[in-house]
Amino acid sequence: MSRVFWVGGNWKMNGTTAAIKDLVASFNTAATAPAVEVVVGVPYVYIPLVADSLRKDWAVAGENCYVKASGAFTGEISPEMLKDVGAAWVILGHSERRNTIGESDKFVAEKVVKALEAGLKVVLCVGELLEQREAGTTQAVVNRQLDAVVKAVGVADWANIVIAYEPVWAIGTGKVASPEQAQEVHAAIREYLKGAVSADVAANTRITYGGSVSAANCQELAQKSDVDGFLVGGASLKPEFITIVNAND
Ligand SMILES: O=C(CO)COP(=O)(O)O
Repeated sequence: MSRVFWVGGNWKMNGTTAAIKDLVASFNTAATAPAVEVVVGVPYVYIPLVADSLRKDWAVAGENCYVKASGAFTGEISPEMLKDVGAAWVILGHSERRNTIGESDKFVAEKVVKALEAGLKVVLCVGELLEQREAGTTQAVVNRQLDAVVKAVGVADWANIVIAYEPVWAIGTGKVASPEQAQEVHAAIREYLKGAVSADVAANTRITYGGSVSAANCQELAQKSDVDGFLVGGASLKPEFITIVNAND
């Protein structure tokens, strides 16, 4: 088992050309641990700028994509286009896409298939709402979200997928999951993968945590055996992101 620690930033719908240039410049000169894979999720329109200027040991992700390569789909962006402008990854199934935009498990799964076919790597986000946690259905919800992808992707290609467990109640709220809460769900996701895909995929898939990750809480979370990294929102727009990138050092 060798799961390289993985840290993603998700800038969401934030940034200006000037602010992004400053942020990238600060990331480019920062010292980072050798054994960490770093990916930065960037709004579509800034991907070329970031892909051109970001340090080459980090990669760029789109924050969404559509399920077709091209055609009459006004306002959509294809996985092929993301690749063309320098993204190597795409974030799919983020709770803001599922819950604010209304994307279904099936649609997310279709996106995962198309993105992988186009040669992108995928950050697959899953996670429960507060009322689902309180109702004791966290694992059922997460398994249902994963089921759709397993059904669509099958057993191949899991080397190109990183899972991000992001409890919706922890996103942007300052209410981080405790290391024990994160570990419990991550271990259950690994167990799920063992049964639904294979023991190999379960052992090798990175399962990262997202939801109010900060410089203050990242080290404790990183110590848990099934926490293989982070997907970071707000703190990924600040120099603090570097502390999180180095959380496992
Ligand atoms: O949604 C997230 C990352 O995808 C988490 O956002 P915050 O880190 O701002 O809570």
